[in-house]
Amino acid sequence: MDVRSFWLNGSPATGDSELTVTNPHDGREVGRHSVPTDAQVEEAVAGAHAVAKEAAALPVHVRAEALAHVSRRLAERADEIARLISAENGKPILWARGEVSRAVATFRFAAEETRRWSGEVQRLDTEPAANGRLAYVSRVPKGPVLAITPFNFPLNLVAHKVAPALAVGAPVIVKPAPATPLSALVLGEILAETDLPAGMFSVLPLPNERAAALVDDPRLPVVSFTGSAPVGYAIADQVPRKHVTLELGGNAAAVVLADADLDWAAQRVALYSNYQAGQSCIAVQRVIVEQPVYDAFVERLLPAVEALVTGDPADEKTQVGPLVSEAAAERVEQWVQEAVAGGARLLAGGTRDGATIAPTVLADVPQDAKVACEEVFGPVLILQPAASIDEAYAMVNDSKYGLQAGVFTRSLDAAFRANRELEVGGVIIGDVPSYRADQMPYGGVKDSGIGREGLHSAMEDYTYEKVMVLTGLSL
Ligand SMILES: NC(=O)c1ccc[n+]([C@@H]2O[C@H](COP(=O)([O-])OP(=O)(O)OC[C@H]3O[C@@H](n4cnc5c(N)ncnc54)[C@H](O)[C@@H]3O)[C@@H](O)[C@H]2O)c1
Repeated sequence: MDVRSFWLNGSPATGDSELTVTNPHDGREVGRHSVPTDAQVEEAVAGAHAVAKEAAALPVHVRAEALAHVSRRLAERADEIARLISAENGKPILWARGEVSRAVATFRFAAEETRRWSGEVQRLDTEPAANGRLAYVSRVPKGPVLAITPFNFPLNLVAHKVAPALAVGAPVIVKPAPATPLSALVLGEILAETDLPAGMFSVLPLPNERAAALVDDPRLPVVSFTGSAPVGYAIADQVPRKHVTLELGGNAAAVVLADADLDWAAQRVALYSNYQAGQSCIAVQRVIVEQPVYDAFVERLLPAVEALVTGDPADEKTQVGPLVSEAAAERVEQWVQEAVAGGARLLAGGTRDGATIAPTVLADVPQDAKVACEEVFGPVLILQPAASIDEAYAMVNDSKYGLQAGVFTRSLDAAFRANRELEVGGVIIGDVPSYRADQMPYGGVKDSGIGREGLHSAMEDYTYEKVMVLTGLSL
């Protein structure tokens, strides 16, 4: 099998070692890639630093056309890329196709947003002392962006950092997750087809322990990290003077109130507690159901969970595939067993076959069980009855995390109350917490992170406001 090059200052390059990527479903080799040497990492950082001024001054049409090109090419190569995502990640092809479509949209939004990205003019003559003065307020890139990304969306979460960086005219160095670097390398291939100057992007597939040097480097003033909370906060501690954005984990809750459409709620909770085998920061981990409809909800939920098709991720019918590795599945299995030993009742699943965990539902879970208070990142759902809406919302907030929450209700009042009271970055009314549109602001509170992504929010994040005051004008 060919060894894939990585991307160094916009060109393909090879180092002096290579790594193999395997399919978590069957252990088959998916591909091999070359690994940058320390000297090549230095070259990438120096290249990004050197091009930063030119990048910030790139005409809007150049940036917009490059982004539109990436969007078009991802769409043209959608089938091939979806198969690659599915193979390296173990994600069912159904979800992998969805991820590619989202990345197509993410780059398209960026191409549109960069055309709208303009300065603003403010009149300052609100006071007599400022007669004849005008401020031009623009946003300028803080500098090259270091994008560190997780394994669970190996394309679209890279897109969420690369697209806004290019849209504002900031060079970007991508450090993809070691388990799933190949999709990011294909994105590099497409970026290399554009007219962007050398140094605008590098994709460096490095193992974890070699990422710290990039984080430390003062020539990369922005670190945009998506991944687990312990790694994210360690990075923030490592470089307290840098601008660090953290998109971290969660144990997202869906609330089902007594007035909800129970058929819809049960279907959505069943699917989105198991999509990507639960390996999404906003997969439903806890479902909190108002007491009067608890039994009726469970009656609908369990058959919907049992009906999910588990198996080979390459099969178009598969809805639930393996976790990213057998070790990850063993950890989830152990957490489920610990909960059961502590008194939880297993209503579905609980079994493991290699890296695959059967869709699992637990009731009566002890409050301090890991499946209740940590991020499971597996296809495990816990059921919790609530005596009232107040108790339901308090249970959502009884978590160290706060990314998104879903509330199934038909009541506008309950919706606005949820928006006021829930300690999360996003409240999804009438659906699961797992909903994300790629242009909307996205991010968490508490241990779920700092800052926001979503095209416009990330563009703001990568830039600062700069004011130029013009004096002596006849306004
Ligand atoms: N909030 C969000 O937008 C969002 C989205 C997807 C995933 N996540 C979270 O990501 C996690 C799963 O992804 P993961 O297992 O790949 O996370 P991870 O924290 O293990 O790794 C994330 C990235 O950090 C790198 N890394 C690891 N150690 C590092 C270090 N010391 N210095 C610099 N970089 C280092 C990894 O190589 C990888 O690229 C989950 O917690 C999930 O909730 C959050």
